[in-house]
Amino acid sequence: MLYLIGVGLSNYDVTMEGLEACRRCKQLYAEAYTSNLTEEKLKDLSKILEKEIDQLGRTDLEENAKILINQAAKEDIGLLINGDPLIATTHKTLLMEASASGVGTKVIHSTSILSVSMGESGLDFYRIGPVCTIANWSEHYHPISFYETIKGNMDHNLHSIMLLDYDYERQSTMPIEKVAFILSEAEEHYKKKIISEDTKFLVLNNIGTENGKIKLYTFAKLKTAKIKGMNTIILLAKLSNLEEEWISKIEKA
Ligand SMILES: C[S@@+](CC[C@H](N)C(=O)[O-])C[C@H]1O[C@@H](n2cnc3c(N)ncnc32)[C@H](O)[C@@H]1O
Repeated sequence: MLYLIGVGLSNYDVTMEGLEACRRCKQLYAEAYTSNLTEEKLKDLSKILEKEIDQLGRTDLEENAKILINQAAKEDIGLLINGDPLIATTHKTLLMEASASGVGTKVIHSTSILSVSMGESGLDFYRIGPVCTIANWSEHYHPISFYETIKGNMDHNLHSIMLLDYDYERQSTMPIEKVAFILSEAEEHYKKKIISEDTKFLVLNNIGTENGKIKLYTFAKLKTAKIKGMNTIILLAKLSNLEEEWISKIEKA
């Protein structure tokens, strides 16, 4: 059996069911390339469980998934995933591949950046539109289709949650000033204007952990923001009175 076990955002978000599954598994792996599953968090878990946890890289999961699935055909193994296991396309693909090979699977959910960011931002979750990811640009890779999502959301007066690519080497999401640059370039490309210098963004930094912070930025300020760690950005549509009240508290804090 292949267990996908969500370990949530904070160091202590694994559910009782998750802990029980970890104990049952003959071998535990951790996926630390789509999100920040820190050494400290893994050490804590390993200590509680009195078990070793082996870290897997992108190729182990995406290209060599068959090796993992073959092992799960013979014994119970668990893959620890930051946040909720199913809020990442890679893990859905793995589940489907395992099922296609006749291997049993079980998903154990936990807190996710999606639920925590909606809750902590104080925004009405009915007013959050489709989510997008802003990928880190490299020399020959400039994806900007996310812009269609945020433009559609703005047209319907919905807020946009923008996840950012995780950079394993830096143990951090891509730099905020680069996000601002990509947003400007995307507007230029689509020849549209939904963002002005005064447009407001919430930056949720290491949210759901003991160092979590939320800060309001205008686009002008976002361009020079330097915020290390895990970041998610919300482009704000027009706020309701209640949302306005909550966000003004964030602003004062
Ligand atoms: C592919 S998503 C993985 C989501 C994860 N499986 C979950 O359910 O939370 C990874 C992105 O979520 C965002 N993220 C994850 N943890 C975060 C945190 N604690 N604070 C802010 N953003 C976070 C970052 O933008 C990061 O690159």
